Amino acid sequence: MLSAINMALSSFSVWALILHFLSPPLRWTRKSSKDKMSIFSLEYNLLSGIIFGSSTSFFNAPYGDYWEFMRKICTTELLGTRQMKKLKTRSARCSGEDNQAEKCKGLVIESFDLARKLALFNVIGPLKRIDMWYLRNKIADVTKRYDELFENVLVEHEEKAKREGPNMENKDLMGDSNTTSDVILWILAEIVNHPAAFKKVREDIDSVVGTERLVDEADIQNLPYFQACVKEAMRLHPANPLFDRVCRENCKLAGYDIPKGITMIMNSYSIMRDPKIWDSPNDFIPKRFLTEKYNAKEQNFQVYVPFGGGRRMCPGINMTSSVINCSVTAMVQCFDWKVIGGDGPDG
Ligand code: HEM
Repeated sequence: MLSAINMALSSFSVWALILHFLSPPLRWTRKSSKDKMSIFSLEYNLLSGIIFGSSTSFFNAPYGDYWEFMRKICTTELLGTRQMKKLKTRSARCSGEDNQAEKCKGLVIESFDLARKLALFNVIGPLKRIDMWYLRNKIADVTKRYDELFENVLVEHEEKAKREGPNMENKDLMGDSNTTSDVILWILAEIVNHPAAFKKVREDIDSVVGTERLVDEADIQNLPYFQACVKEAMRLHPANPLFDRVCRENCKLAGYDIPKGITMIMNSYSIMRDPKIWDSPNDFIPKRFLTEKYNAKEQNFQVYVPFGGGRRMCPGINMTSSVINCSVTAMVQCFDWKVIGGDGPDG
């Protein structure tokens, strides 16, 4: 089970164990590799409450009643199949009033910028102290503005429900982040830079869907090459290349003693470009995902991890896949693309 992790740890190229400034010391003792524990079963701690700053946010909530409750709400209600079906037939919006979409976009950009800074400060030991006085106010300010924005959206939603009854069209509460737009850009960039891939995706769409309508979510299952392009682009360009876990108890992982309290950071970028796992790891070769060997890899959450793995795996996967599929296919269907200054690697 841990062969990939073993490989990675032995070369130090994939997994990085990062010692928190205040964490107990880490012993790098290589022991037997009869480990039963997967990295994904460790405690979760998204770089110590970076985004939204507050310890009550779902992202950085430790395992326990609160996390379980929020996860259940997310997977069954907010991001569940029922909600997805509702959204599929409609275009969604943040909220029409008061420029909320722009505000939301600005806040997401600000919080990711703060996350980057805080992550850096966390990793470079002594700098962690700086975040105490430099970033704390900024985080509090962003958190407050998020709260105000979401409060307004919720109030609007409640008022609308009172006016229109409980069966109103529920299209106001859709959130997203720049991970989805980053992924869309990367898929498009890879396809456009590989004209042969672009041609194949366009031809497949034309034969499955025709030219009279846009691709619908139901068509995606009939577009295996397009799906392979999405998987391959997400392998090469994970939108969240680092995610972390805090060790809840002393344990052994891939032969290493990991003390309780240590934050372990997983580098999905390196895992998904590890030459020991992937052939020609840096090349865009969508058709690899049409083979049995690579299909098995895609199902293996130790090696194909664009959405993380284990209990804390991204619950937004269905929602985001739907947005990605419909956006990219529409851009392939409706526009001709050309790379300025070249025909791309396989042109
Ligand atoms: C392409 C887009 C996205 C990518 C690449 C992505 C990736 C990830 C990754 C790598 C994690 C960490 C998983 C782990 O620690 O094992 C995560 C967590 C999470 N994602 Fe996403 N995500 C995306 C879109 C979304 C969307 C659209 C939503 C919600 C609308 C969402 C909600 C969440 C939540 C709530 C968590 C925390 C889950 C928990 O702590 O239990 N994500 N995501």
